[in-house]
Amino acid sequence: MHVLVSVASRHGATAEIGEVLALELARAGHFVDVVPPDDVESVSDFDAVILGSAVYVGRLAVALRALVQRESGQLRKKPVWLFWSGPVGDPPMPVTAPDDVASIARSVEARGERCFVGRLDRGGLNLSERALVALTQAQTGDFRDFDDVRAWAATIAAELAA
Ligand SMILES: Cc1cc2nc3c(=O)[nH]c(=O)nc-3n(C[C@H](O)[C@H](O)[C@H](O)COP(=O)(O)O)c2cc1C
Repeated sequence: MHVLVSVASRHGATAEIGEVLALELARAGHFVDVVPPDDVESVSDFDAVILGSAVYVGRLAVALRALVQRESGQLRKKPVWLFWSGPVGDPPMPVTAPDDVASIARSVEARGERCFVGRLDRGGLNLSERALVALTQAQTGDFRDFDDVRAWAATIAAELAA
């Protein structure tokens, strides 16, 4: 199958999760394109789509939401999975899903949704991001669990094969 992986990421951590998903699906025998949401003109040529986004201030990225708005009609006709990555720390915080996850999952009739723990590297942040993080108790570090990511990719590959 021809699979699109489209991930909105500011500082690269969520994009790397998308790359691992893409690699695992390619290993399972699929043809996978990784294209950032702003560069997706149409999803009509794909058989399945994985959408992902980093979370900033309780929301998924504008670019991901815009892609869903542009292509919701086509997306609804295909198997779509949605993930987000934001909570950081051990235990990961915050525990609640971003406000817009439910509406996006509904508008694309997502087959599955998943939250992955992210990475917070203060050194890579701009001034306003640093100021925002300073207001929270967020722990810095890379909390991503790539075994978890690969396991989710395996469930998607199994569903596509079925
Ligand atoms: C300014 C700022 C605000 C954030 N707000 C949230 C948030 O509201 N909820 C959340 O779960 N994670 C939040 N995060 C954590 C990021 O989503 C996390 O660091 C993610 O892994 C970054 O992904 P990226 O490198 O792909 O941009 C925030 C991070 C920063 C720097």
